[in-house]
Amino acid sequence: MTGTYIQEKLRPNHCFGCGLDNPYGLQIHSFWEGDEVVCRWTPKHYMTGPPNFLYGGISASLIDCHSVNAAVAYANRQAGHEEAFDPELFMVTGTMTIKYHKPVPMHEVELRARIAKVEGRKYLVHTDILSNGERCVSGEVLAIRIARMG
Ligand SMILES: CCCCCCCC(=O)SCCNC(=O)CCNC(=O)[C@H](O)C(C)(C)COP(=O)(O)OP(=O)(O)OC[C@H]1O[C@@H](n2cnc3c(N)ncnc32)[C@H](O)[C@@H]1OP(=O)(O)O
Repeated sequence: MTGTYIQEKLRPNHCFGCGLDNPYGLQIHSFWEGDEVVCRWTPKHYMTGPPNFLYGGISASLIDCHSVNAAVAYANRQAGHEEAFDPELFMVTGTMTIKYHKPVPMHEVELRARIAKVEGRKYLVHTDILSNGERCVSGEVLAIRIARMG
C-alpha cells in the first residue's frame, strides 16, 4: 500500500496523530475503500486505559486525525487533486463528539470514516472504531478548511 496512503500525501507532517514524520506519534495509515476511508492500526502495550483495554484518549485521537485526513482527502478528490494534494486544502478540527460503546481490546482495530455533510468550509465526518468487526467507539468530527499552517 505504500504510496497510496492519504498521510503520504500530507508530508511533511509532524502531527501526533497522523504525521508520518513524527516517530513518537500514532502513525496512522488511511486509505480509500469505495466511499469510506479505512485505517487498520494496532495499539502499543503502554496505550492501556482500563486493564487490557485501550485508553479512551487514544481512541479519540485516532478518530480525530483519521476523520480530518478523510475530509482533506475528500476535498482533494472533489477538486481533482487525488494524486498530489493541494496544500491549500488543509483542515483542522473544530468540534468533535465521541461515544464509547464498548471497551476497545488491545489488538488491531479498524477505523471507518464517511463524509456525512459538506457546508462551505465545514466537513462533517462520521468515524467508527471496530474491533473484530464490532463497533466499540464512534465519533462525529467537524473539520474546518483553513489556509495551510506553517
Ligand atoms: C494534515 C494534518 C491534520 C492535522 C489536524 C489533526 C486534527 C487536530 O488536532 S487540529 C488541532 C485542533 N484544532 C484547532 O486547533 C483549531 C483551533 N481553532 C481555529 O483555528 C479556528 O477557530 C477555526 C479555524 C476552527 C475556525 O476559525 P475561522 O477560520 O476564523 O472560522 P470562522 O470564519 O469563524 O467560521 C467558519 C465556519 O466554521 C464554523 N466554526 C468555526 N469554528 C468552529 C468550531 N470550533 N466548531 C464548530 N463550528 C465552527 C463557523 O460557525 C462558521 O460556520 P458558517 O460558515 O456556517 O457561518
